[in-house]
Order: sequence, then structure tokens, then C-alpha cells
Amino acid sequence: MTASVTVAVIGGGSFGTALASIVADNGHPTRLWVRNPELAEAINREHRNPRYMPDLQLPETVQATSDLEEALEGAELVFLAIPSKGFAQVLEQARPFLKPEQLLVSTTKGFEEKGFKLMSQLMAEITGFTHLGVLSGPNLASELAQKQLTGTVIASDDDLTRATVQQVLGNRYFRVYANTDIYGAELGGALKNIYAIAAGMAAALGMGENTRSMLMTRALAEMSRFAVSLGANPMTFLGLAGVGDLIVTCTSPLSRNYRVGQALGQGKSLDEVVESLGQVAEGVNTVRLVKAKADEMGIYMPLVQALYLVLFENHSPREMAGSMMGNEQSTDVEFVLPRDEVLKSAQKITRVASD
Ligand SMILES: NC(=O)C1=CN([C@@H]2O[C@H](COP(=O)(O)OP(=O)(O)OC[C@H]3O[C@@H](n4cnc5c(N)ncnc54)[C@H](O)[C@@H]3O)[C@@H](O)[C@H]2O)C=CC1
Ligand SMILES: O=C(CO)COP(=O)(O)O
Repeated sequence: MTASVTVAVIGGGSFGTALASIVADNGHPTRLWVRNPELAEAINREHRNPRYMPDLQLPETVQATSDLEEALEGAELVFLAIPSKGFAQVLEQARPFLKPEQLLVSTTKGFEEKGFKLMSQLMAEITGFTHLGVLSGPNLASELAQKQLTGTVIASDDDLTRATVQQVLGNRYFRVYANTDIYGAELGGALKNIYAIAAGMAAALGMGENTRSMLMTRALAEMSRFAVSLGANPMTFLGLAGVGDLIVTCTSPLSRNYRVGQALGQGKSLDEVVESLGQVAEGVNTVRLVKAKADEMGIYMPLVQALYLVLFENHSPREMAGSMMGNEQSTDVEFVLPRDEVLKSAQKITRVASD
């Protein structure tokens, strides 16, 4: 029997609700903060979240509230499950009720536009606390709600945070693996949303399994190149927060980002798709932010560039496939053979041929 830990989950969308259900299932007192008081009342009355997870029966020990002070009072571990666009704002609101001994863990898979910041950076800046972590992995909320077996990663350089999250969340259907590479885990979760949109589009265009497999593998090369430029460890991309999350979101229609890509591939407009989703698909904004950052830092990201044109410059999804095949033939794994060396060899034979 493990010790009971009081947990607050800030954000009662699909993921926050699924997470609260696991925590409570494991016997820990659980608060769930939602901004809408009527939704909080409905959750407490019906023991389910009628807006985001209507089919998930919540343990009665999940207590919903729209009062941040009440949610955070006495909480030892706080999960932040707010979409990236509202993350900083909610954390600022919560700041007066937070204490340095509390452990703060972000589950958000996106970037803050101002300054291109990760959620772990926002947590450090806004709170100045040291017990910080990031949770990321192949964790589709609807599968978690059905207790389908899966795993996740708690990334933190603080051993108390890693061990506590493993103890609080781990159970017979959910395994929690530890990592110290916060940026790697966080970037894996945020960047894979981009490629899930591309994969959904490829599926809608009827592309074959070879194509989808190449797309995912080149996505892994591209996302790890970007992440390493921002200080992440490339090895993290071999784990659940890297390739694990990439596979699930690039293959499952349960992923909202994949569904955005599918709908675009079927000829719907981006506005139409986002409007009809009713939930967040972080990848749309992430494409825009990552493209700007890659341009600024001179990082080669052909898939991001091509997807940006489809999402924001009215290029057709078929053009994206064409541009993907027209790019330079580069290195397979650049941590084995650097891209510059391949380019140099190509230039050498071109020179010889033209002499
Ligand atoms: N749903 C999933 O399968 C998973 C989601 N995530 C990540 O978790 C984060 C949250 O996603 P979901 O719960 O799925 O989103 P959702 O769209 O299902 O729900 C969003 C929740 O955040 C609230 N919210 C939105 N903007 C807010 C703001 N400015 N202030 C306060 N509350 C606000 C909404 O009212 C709602 O409760 C995202 O970054 C997502 O990528 C991570 C793992 C899995
Ligand atoms: O991050 C997720 C699964 O790990 C959820 O993906 P979507 O946001 O695309 O639904």
C-alpha cells in the first residue's frame, strides 16, 4: 500500500479528466479545477465530465471546483493540463496559492508564443520553484479513460518529483518511466502534433503504408534535429515521449491532430476543421511557431515548411507530398552520418560531372 498524496489537476478538459480518474483510482484524494462553475457542479453531481468525457465514470473521490485556491490548498502534487494558449495565464492566477514545496508537473504539449517558451520554462519563470516536471507519452485521453494499457514519461531533474509521480500514477494499466531530459520529453510531445496532422492528411489522400512509415521516420529525424538545437538529448526520442507518442498520434483517428489532417486531406478548410473539433489540436499553432523558430535558427525542417504552406498559404495537401519527395536526398540518421557530409559529397560529384 503506497502513501496517499493529495493531488490537484488544473484543467478539466479530456486529458485532465482522464488523469484525475487515474489518480483517484489509485486511492489519492483528487481535486479537479475547471474554469466553469456549472461544469464543476455537474462533475460533482454526476461523477462524470459531461462536456469533455461524458462516458467516463469518475471515482466519487474526484472533487471538482472552479476555485483555484480551494483546488490548490494542501495539494502536494499539482498537474497542469491546460492548452498552451492559456497555460501562462492560469499559472499566473494560481501563483498566489502555490507553495515552493508543492510539485508542479505540466502535461501540456505545445509552446507559448511569446518568446517561444516551453511550459517547463514558464513554470520555472512564474513560480521560481524547484520541484518541476513534465509528463509526456502515448496517452490518448479516450484510451486512458478505458484503462487500455499504456505508459508515460515523467521527466524532471528533481528526484522527488520523478519518484512521487511514478508512485501516484503508476498502476496495472499505466506505467510511468523516468527521464531527466525535460526539454526532450516536452519537445517530443509538442512536435509530434505537427506530424500527426501530416499523417492524417496522407491517410486521407490514400497513401500507402510505405509512405506513412517514411513520413513518421523522417518526422522523427526532423523533430530530433530541432530539439537537439534547443538543448534536448536525442536519445529521449527513442523513448515513449518521442517515438512512442509519434506512433500513436500519427496512426490513430482518436488523435485530434490526426483528425485535423484527415479533414484537410478531404478538402475541408482549416477554419471549418478547427471549429468542428470542439477541443484543442495544438499542432495547428505549433506548425506556425516552429516554422518561425526554424527560420530564425536556420534549422532544416522540410516537413514543417511544407505543412505550413498547406495550413496557412492555401497550398493543396497533394502539393505537400510533392514537395516532400522533391527535397534534397540527405542522411538517414544524422547522429550517425552528419547532413553536412552528405551535402559535401553530393557537391563533389556534381563538380566532377561538370568538369
Ligand atoms: N487529450 C489528450 O489525449 C492529451 C492531451 N494532452 C495535452 O493536454 C493539454 C490539454 O489538452 P486537453 O485536455 O486534451 O484539451 P481539451 O480541449 O479537451 O480541454 C481543454 C481544457 O482547458 C480549458 N481551457 C482552455 N483554455 C483555457 C484558459 N485560457 N484558461 C483556463 N482553462 C482553459 C478548457 O475549458 C478545457 O477544460 C494539451 O496541451 C494537450 O496537447 C496531453 C496528452 C494527451
Ligand atoms: O498527445 C496525445 C496523445 O499522446 C493526444 O493527441 P491529440 O492532441 O492529437 O489528440
